Amino acid sequence: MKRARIIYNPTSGREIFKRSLADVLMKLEKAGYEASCHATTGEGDAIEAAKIAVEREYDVVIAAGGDGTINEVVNGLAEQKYRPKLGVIPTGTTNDFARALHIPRDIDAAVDVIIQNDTIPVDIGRMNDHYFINIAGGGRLTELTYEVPSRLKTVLGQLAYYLKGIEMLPSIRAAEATIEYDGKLFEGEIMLFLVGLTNSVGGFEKLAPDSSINDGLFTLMILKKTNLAEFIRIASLALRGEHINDPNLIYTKANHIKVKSPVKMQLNIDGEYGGLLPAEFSNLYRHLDVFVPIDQIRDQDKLIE
Ligand SMILES: Nc1ncnc2c1ncn2[C@@H]1O[C@H](COP(=O)(O)OP(=O)(O)OP(=O)(O)O)[C@@H](O)[C@H]1O
Repeated sequence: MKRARIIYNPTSGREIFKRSLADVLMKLEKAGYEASCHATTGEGDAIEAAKIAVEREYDVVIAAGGDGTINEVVNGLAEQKYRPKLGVIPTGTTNDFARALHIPRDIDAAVDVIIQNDTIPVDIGRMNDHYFINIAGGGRLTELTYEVPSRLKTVLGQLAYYLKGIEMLPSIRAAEATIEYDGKLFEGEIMLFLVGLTNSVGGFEKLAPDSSINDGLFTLMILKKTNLAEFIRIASLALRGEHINDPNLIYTKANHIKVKSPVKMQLNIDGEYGGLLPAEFSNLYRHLDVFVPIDQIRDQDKLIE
């Protein structure tokens, strides 16, 4: 019999998962799983819960929550020799990872994806000692994702990020940075840099329109120094995926990236605070097997078989 461990965040998004838990367990049992669950208690707890699931040799770990919870579960799995397959039930405010993999937001439908039993190997990012699933980066605006209070997200959802973004705009400053990527070098003043694995970030579904989830490459974006008006213009282009040819932006693919700066620059990793520069990024090629709706994925050119 296969065993599945659900690791869920009871506080994520609009706090809806708890009500469905009994149905989810029953559904998995009917599909032939022996299923059990762990409710996370706070920051970092999903990392430990995932490590325990590895020790206990579960076949499948199911992360139910937002990107923060999935990130923690992946951090618990990434360094292990034996890595259970990963299922995702997206119940957060932002569910970029699930969106990139076409995993439905409906709880029942997301469980169906796991039961259908199709997985694909997905790339995972490493920044210094931490792992990420969507995006990492640095620069003042990237602080936006963790400056939005969780209660505001519960009430307003995505809108909370936009409001905070507008509030932060006037305080964005350029900073000197040196970025090495696959043997190339950029030196100069930047507004921000982003290292993305998937195409979708915080509602910007076309931020990296050509990214593949399993090609072993990051999409690296470096936004050079601009004035505020230019910055807003490029951000609005980014909403439509039309920023990639803008002369203010370096948009490229890379497997290994090193960033440093003479000034203090904060890092962001999957929407959380990630320490300060310097940072070194590597792409772990096809590191985790994730349950996906395979037919929908196959129709996209993002999957390299
Ligand atoms: N019981 C808990 N109480 C408070 N916070 C928790 C608890 N369990 C986990 N957390 C924290 O909540 C963080 C965010 O959760 P998660 O990503 O699941 O949902 P979200 O905040 O609604 O969505 P998103 O991060 O996608 O915007 C996690 O990284 C974790 O540190």
